[in-house]
Amino acid sequence: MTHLRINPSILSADFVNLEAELQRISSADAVHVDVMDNHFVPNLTLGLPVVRRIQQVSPLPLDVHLMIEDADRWAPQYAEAGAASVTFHAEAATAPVKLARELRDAGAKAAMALRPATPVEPYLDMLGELDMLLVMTVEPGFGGQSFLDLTLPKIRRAASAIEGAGLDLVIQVDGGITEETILRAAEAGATVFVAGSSVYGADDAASAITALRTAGFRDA
Ligand SMILES: O=C(CO)[C@H](O)[C@H](O)COP(=O)(O)O
Ligand SMILES: [Co+2]
Repeated sequence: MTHLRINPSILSADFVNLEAELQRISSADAVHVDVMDNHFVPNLTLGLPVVRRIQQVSPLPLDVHLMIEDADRWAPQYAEAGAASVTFHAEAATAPVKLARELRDAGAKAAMALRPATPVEPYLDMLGELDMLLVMTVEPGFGGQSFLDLTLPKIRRAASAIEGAGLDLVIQVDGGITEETILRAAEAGATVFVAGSSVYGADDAASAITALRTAGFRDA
């Protein structure tokens, strides 16, 4: 039975009370931290100093999702800050293989994200350099958007390429993950699920995490 990993996104948390907001999700697998620079996406969140502080107080490993330009320059610093995994966007990296190696050398899991319209095919040969592939299931930039079913064939193609090549990287999905959508993404091959509004928007975040795991379960 595959363990479904649920990584709540603090994009939907109360940024003034982040330490308490981290405690609310202590039953999750990791905390997803969305870094946005207002260039790669039209939104601005937080950067290295805040991530370093979250790293100090978080009971969970950090899953950092960089939605920033010039990923080659900045991503290694998030690995050095102690993030368990660092995800850069394929569209924002000029040398993704070199970058993935630098992230691993710095002690982090290396992950690469694809926007909904970015195909996976040009990257199939480099999947072995990665620990995780993030298939964005909404246009990056904002929480609370609806899951894009048009991304499901890409998840299936990536899963089949990973299985065919005998690789052990996992597929993460991010955006619009709810009790209604998680099973579709799981059936397509995702095993790591980012959920912002559906966890932090619930009165009881721990119950929302459990409900997602239950809804995404399939007898594989
Ligand atoms: O990367 C992101 C947006 O770019 C967020 O991680 C994502 O949107 C999570 O929010 P929600 O679950 O509400 O869609
Ligand atoms: Co994200």
